[in-house]
Amino acid sequence: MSDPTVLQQEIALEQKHVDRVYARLVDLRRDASRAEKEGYQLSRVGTFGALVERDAMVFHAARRRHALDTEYEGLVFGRLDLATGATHYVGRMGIRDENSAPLVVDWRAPAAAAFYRATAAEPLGVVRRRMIQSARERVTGIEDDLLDPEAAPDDMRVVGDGALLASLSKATGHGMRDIVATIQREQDEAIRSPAGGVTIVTGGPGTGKTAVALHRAAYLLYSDRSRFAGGGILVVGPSGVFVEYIATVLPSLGEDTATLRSLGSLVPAYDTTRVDSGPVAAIKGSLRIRRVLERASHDAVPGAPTELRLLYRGTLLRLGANELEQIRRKALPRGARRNEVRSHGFDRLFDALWAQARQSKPAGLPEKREFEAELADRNDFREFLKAWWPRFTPLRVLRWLADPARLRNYANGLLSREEIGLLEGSFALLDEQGPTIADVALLDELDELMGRPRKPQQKSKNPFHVRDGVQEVSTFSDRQAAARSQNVQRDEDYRDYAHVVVDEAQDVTPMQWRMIGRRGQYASWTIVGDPAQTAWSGDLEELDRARERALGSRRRNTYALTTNYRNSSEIFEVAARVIRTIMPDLPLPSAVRSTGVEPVDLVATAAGLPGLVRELAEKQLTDVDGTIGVITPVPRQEEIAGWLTGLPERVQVVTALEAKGMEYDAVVLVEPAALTKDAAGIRTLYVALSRATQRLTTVGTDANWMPATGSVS
Ligand SMILES: Nc1ncnc2c1ncn2[C@@H]1O[C@H](COP(=O)(O)OP(=O)(O)OP(=O)(O)O)[C@@H](O)[C@H]1O
Repeated sequence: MSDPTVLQQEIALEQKHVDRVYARLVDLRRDASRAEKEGYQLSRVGTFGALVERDAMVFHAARRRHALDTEYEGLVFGRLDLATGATHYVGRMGIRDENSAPLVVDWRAPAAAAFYRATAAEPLGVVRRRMIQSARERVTGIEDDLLDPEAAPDDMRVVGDGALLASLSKATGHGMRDIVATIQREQDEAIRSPAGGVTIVTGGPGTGKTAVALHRAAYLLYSDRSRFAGGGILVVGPSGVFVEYIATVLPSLGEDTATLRSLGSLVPAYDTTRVDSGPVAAIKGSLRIRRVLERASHDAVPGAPTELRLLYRGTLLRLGANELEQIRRKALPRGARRNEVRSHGFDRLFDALWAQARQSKPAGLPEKREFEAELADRNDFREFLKAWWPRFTPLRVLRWLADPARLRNYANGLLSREEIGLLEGSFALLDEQGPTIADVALLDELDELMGRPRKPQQKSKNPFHVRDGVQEVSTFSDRQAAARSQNVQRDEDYRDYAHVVVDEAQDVTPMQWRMIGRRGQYASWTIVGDPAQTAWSGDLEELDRARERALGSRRRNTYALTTNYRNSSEIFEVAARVIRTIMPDLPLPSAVRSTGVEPVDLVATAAGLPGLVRELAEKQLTDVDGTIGVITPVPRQEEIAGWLTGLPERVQVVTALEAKGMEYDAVVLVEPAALTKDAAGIRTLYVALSRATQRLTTVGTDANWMPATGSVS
C-alpha cells in the first residue's frame, strides 16, 4: 500500500495538468462553435462555392464539437515518464496547447504505443507508467508501474498496486467495460496489426478478444481515416443483446461511424432474434442448403396460371401448361437469376404468341413491335404476366419451403429424411413467427440467387476529402478532414465496406460466412473468436472451408491472447474442467485474479427450482454491485424469466446462446445438465460458465451435470 499523503500529493500534481487540458478544451469548444456560426453566415453570400464551403465548415465544426463533448469523460488517463526525462500524457484524443505543444497524445498514436507495450523486461525507454483515474474533471486515483528502477530519478514517486488489477475489480455495468487505459502488450500488438489482409485474434474466454476488435476498429479509423471512415467499418456480433452490450465502446473512444450489426440484422430487411435448435441451425447453416435454395429459386410459382388465352383481333392465341413451362425453363437456365431474366421470359412469351398470330393471319396484323405494344397495354395480359412470373422477394420463396411436398422435392438427394423432417417443423413456423437468425443467411442467399435490379450507387463528391496518415497529436484536424466522408449516404444494403470485424467468429455458420463475405469483398478483415466456444454442431471442416473462402487469399496475421481478465481463477477452474472433458489438450488462458470465493453448486427438486432460482438471484443482488446474468437453456428462457418478475433491471435472463460474448458480475446458471448432451452443448456450457467476474452459482434438478471425460464424442 502506498503512503496516503504521497498519493494525495501526486493526485494534486496530476490534477494541475488535467485542469490545463480541460481549460484548453473549453477554448477549443468555443472555437468550434464560432466556426459553426461563421459557416452559417457564409450562406448569405449565395455563391455555389460559398455554399459548399459553408457546408464543410458547419459540418466540420459540428463534428468537432461532438467529439469534444463525447470524449469529455476520462479524457486523460495515462502518463509516461521516459528515461530521456520527457513526459507524455496519453488520452482518448490528442490535444495541443495554444502554441501547438502537445498536452495529450491520442492513445492510438505511435508515441502512445509504449504506454501499452512497455514491460519491466522490456521498458522501451519508459521509466514509470502511470494510470490516471478520474471522474469527469477530477482526478480520483493513480496506479503506477515502475518499469525501469535503475533509470528512475531519486525523487520519482510510485503509488498504487498496478493499473490492471485496480481496473478489473470494478463492477460490471450494462455496457462493456472500458479498457483503453489498461490495454496489455499482447492485445496492443493485435490492435495495431497491419491494416490490410486478415487479422485473426484467438484466445480463450475473457482474454479481451472483443475489446481488441473494437479498439482495433478505432485504431484503423485513426490511422487511415479517409479509407476506413469513407469506406466504412462493419462490426458483426452474434446477437442483438451482444451488439447492445458493445455499442458504447466505440463512441466512448470518439468513434461513432462504424456500423454494428448482429447476424440476425445484417440484412436490412430483417431484424430477428429468433433461434433454431442446434440440429436445425446446423442444417440451415450448412452449404448443402444452398443447392436446396437454388432448386427453389428456379421452381414454378405455386398456383401460377397453367394456360394463357387471349382473344386477339378475333383469333384465339393460346399457350398450354407444357409450352409455358418450356418457355420458363429456357428463359431460366441453371445459374440464371430469376428476377434479372424476367424480361427474357416475357420476350420468349411474346415470340411464341407472335408465331401463333402470324400462323392464323388475322386481318390487319401489325408489325411485331406494335403487336407487342398492343398486348402489353392489355390488363388481362398484364395480370397474367404478374401471376406467371412475378417479381420475387426472398421471403416469398423461402415460404415455399414450408410446403412439405416442395421441401422434399428440393431437398431430394441432398438432405436425409430426418433432416427434411427437422426443417419441415422449423419452416412451418415461418409465417407465424417470422424468420430465425439462421434464416437471414438463407434469405440473403435467395436474394443472390434470384438477383434484383440494383440501384446505382451514389458516390460522394467530396472536395474536402483529405488523405491523412497517423498523427502524433491534435487529432481534431484529421477528424474534421474526414467529417465529410462520414456524411456519405450509404445504400441501405451497402456492401463495399473497407473493413469488416467479425466477433465470436467461431459461431458463424458456412451460410453466414457467405452472407458476411458479400459485404466485405473489397475489405480487410479482423476476425476474433475461440473455436472451443462454438455451438456449431455441424461439420467443423466445412466451417473452416467456408470461412477461408469468404476471406479469400488475403494475407493472414494471427495473434493469440493468453490471459483471462474476466473470470476469477476460482470460476475459470470450473469452466476449464468442463472443456477439458472434450478437449483435453486445449491450451487455456490463465485467469489473473483470485477472489477467494468458490463457485456454488446446488440441487433442487423440480417443484423447488423456481423458488430457489429466485432466492439465488436476490442473494446476488446483495452480493455484487453490477449485473447478474441468469443463464437458461434455450427453450426455458420465458418460463424462468417468469420466476424472476419484479426483480431490478440488474438481473438479466438470457439463454446460453445469448450469453455468448457477454459478461456479468454474478451468474446463476440454471439446469446445466441440459447442455451436456453432445460436444456442441458442452462447448456452450463452457461459454455459460465463463461469463461471471465475481460469483458463479449452478443450480438444477440433476446433481451429476459435470460431464465425464469421453462421455460424448
Ligand atoms: N487490458 C485489459 N484491461 C482491463 N480489462 C480488460 C483488459 N482486457 C480485457 N479486459 C476485460 O476483460 C473482459 C473480457 O473481455 P472480452 O469480452 O473482450 O473478452 P473475450 O475474449 O471477447 O471473451 P469471450 O471469448 O469469453 O467472449 C471485459 O470485461 C474486458 O473489459
